[in-house]
Amino acid sequence: MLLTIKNFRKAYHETPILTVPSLQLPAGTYWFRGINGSGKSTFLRTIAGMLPFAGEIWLNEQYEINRHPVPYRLRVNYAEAEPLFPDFLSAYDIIQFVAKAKQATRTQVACLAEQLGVDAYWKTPTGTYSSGMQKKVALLMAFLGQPALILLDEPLTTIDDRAAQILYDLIHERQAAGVSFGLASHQDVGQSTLPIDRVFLVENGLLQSV
Ligand SMILES: Nc1ncnc2c1ncn2[C@@H]1O[C@H](COP(=O)(O)OP(=O)(O)OP(=O)(O)O)[C@@H](O)[C@H]1O
Repeated sequence: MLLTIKNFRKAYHETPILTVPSLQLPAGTYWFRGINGSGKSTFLRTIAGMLPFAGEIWLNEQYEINRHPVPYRLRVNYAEAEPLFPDFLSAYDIIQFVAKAKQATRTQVACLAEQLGVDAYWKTPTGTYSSGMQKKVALLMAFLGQPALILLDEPLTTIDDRAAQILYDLIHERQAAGVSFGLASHQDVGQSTLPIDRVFLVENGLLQSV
């Protein structure tokens, strides 16, 4: 089982946002749909290990997010819907830092930067980037290392058609290598060429299988 969630409850300041009593997801690609404010980003961020919550989240029945924080985070990557970077740092510097944490090789960094066209501008400060340029940096970092699960929040917003095609190709390539994906999107990724194993609707504080 890729992901096992038990007694999951996420609240902000005692306001409950999402409850998942029990969920088992085998390796695969999952799409989380839902209206603005339904809790999609909160769910992905929590699985990515960025937010506190009540309950348990296991990866491969081996690593629990709070009990084994380092090996868990080494295997779960995440790209924000609207990434914000310290504006004085270059993408190159940020990518090097994340690459080290994710144990990515120089070759992998160089390949991804070239594929996504990030190497054309990555030495300049991120404060000078358009939103699409920032988004491509976040997407690049989600592919670093050897993740078992890649979480992409609104992966298609602000990127152009060419970058979207490159992203699809990258996802296909990793799917073929056994990597699982969690995608949150308003856009109809279900109608795209991406194979989606299961769709969930995030609604009324619950995850419903569609
Ligand atoms: N840091 C926070 N503090 C308090 N409440 C928050 C915080 N972040 C999100 N929320 C609330 O949690 C709920 C879920 O927000 P979330 O961003 O997860 O939704 P979403 O489904 O990703 O929305 P969108 O499609 O607009 O990105 C919303 O009601 C939001 O107001």
